[in-house]
Amino acid sequence: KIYEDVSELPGLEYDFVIVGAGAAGNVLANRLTENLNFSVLVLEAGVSNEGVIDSMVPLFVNNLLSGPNAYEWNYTTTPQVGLNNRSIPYQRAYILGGCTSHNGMFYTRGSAEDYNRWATLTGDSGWSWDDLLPYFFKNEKWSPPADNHDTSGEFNPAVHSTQGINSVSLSGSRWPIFENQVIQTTRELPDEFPFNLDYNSGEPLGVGWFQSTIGNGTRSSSATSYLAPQFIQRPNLHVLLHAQVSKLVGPQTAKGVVSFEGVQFSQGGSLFTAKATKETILSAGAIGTPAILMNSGIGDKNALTALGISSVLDLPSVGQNATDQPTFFATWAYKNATLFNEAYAEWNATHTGPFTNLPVTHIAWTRLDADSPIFKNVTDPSAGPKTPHIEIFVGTGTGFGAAPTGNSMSFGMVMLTPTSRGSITLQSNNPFDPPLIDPGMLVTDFDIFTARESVAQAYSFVQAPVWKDYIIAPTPDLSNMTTDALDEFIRNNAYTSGHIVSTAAMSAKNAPYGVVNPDLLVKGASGLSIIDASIMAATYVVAERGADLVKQRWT
Ligand SMILES: Cc1cc2nc3c(=O)[nH]c(=O)nc-3n(C[C@H](O)[C@H](O)[C@H](O)COP(=O)(O)OP(=O)(O)OC[C@H]3O[C@@H](n4cnc5c(N)ncnc54)[C@H](O)[C@@H]3O)c2cc1C
Repeated sequence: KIYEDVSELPGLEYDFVIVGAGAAGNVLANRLTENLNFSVLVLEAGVSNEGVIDSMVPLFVNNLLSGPNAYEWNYTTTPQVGLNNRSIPYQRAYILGGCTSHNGMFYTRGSAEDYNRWATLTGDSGWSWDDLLPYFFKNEKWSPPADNHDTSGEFNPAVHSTQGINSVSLSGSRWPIFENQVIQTTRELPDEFPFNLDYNSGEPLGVGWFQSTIGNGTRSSSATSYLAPQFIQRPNLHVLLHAQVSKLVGPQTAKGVVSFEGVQFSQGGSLFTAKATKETILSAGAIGTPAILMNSGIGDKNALTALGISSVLDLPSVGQNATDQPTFFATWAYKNATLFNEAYAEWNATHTGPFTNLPVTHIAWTRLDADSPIFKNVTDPSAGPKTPHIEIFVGTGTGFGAAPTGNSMSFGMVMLTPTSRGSITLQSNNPFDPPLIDPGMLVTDFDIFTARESVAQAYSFVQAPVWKDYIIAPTPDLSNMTTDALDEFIRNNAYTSGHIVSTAAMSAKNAPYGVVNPDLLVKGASGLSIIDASIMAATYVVAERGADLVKQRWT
């Protein structure tokens, strides 16, 4: 059941207390309550997602992301050196479903090499691609697109599952001319941009049809899927909204291992304690989780002491290693037009038409040339030769989530393997003060080099002859700029893709760095685990496996 007020809860002691009802928290809530002997309380700071139309209509995503609003934590970064000292808005959802209720809905698994590297680094083969594939299948419910078009040749059914919980589909409306041009580009420039039937097969390189976490023309968030009516009615599942957790409570140290009783949270100006008899699970996301840890005295001892917070567990990696993927757009004037009002009327009537997805049709996953000059000084940060450095998502419209009203097309470039790192730190010992968010965007030579290369690749994509009669002009023209001018453009226009990860990173059991072990328990603590994007990316699948690890511990 979902509760708005703490007084409605059946009690304040549960087997598991989960902090945060986002991508990870809702997976855990669902999976742990499959065992009717487990009682679960989820504490979510944000508001209900019920009836929030901007979270339902896929094309309306930008309404939630483009300015301060009631569904946002409304964070701003510290001044970013790599972005010409701009402080940028840093979106984090303050709503049931967490960032799955406002994100771009791109369904992207990453490369098999990424997971296999995690398995090697952590010494746990359970994090390898082959071992995680069943968890991808538990998560994914491959669904027909909103327009029910024939999807043969647009994906590989062998690498998808129709049996999971979260809907994934191909785009539910067509941009026939534009789509043909993209596919024709893969024929005209097959070496640079080969067609890839399915970029979620573990081998993403190439150009493939866009896949989104959308079902029936509507966003599929962790709230709409994992907390769907058939799950939320379980008698052992309790989700409390408007409950902001400030810190862990009752630290006790025995034989060098710290344990906690549960968490303190605030609602309506009052403080409460929720006790966890088995495990407290932090799923507050890559910003919320390290903040709660540090407010509880878990983090760099010196930094916490300087703020007047008593150190409980000295884990200097907490809040460090923040990794985000910068993104920006290249746009062109293009012969294309769609009418906004008619398209919205169609969505309202039948959940079909252009509003059922972003105006993105395909994604090109590319690498830097192996003999790029940057590799003279920098070791390739990608996980291997089948792992992309760059994502170029191509579509009509003027950018991510923008209504396709105008005569334009845009390519979004994302730097997938940044070497820049930032941090999440506290500004005070008041747990209700927002943390200092420094995603460390574009501070390394490698990252700005990759950004320039992404522009070069985008422009070579539209050099394919098929675009000749359709592209009117680039707006602005990034191809004729000096390197300095292009760098200025990138630094003035790049922003966050929202993909911050690794602020409470997972590492091998005896590693001298990291925050959680491969079993997701916090190093040096008992009964405390972290299961969310703080430990690594691919949150749904991390949470699906995480739920099994927790269940194994307690059954
Ligand atoms: C703008 C944007 C676009 C994105 N686009 C995509 C995309 O297209 N595809 C993709 O795969 N990923 C995308 N992502 C990333 C993806 O949504 C996140 O990686 C994922 O949601 C992380 O899951 P999580 O469970 O770690 O955290 P979240 O989903 O952020 O959930 C954390 C929850 O914890 C709550 N919380 C935080 N602090 C507290 C506290 N102290 N007390 C109680 N509750 C708390 C929050 O309110 C939130 O509901 C995007 C993210 C953003 C921001």
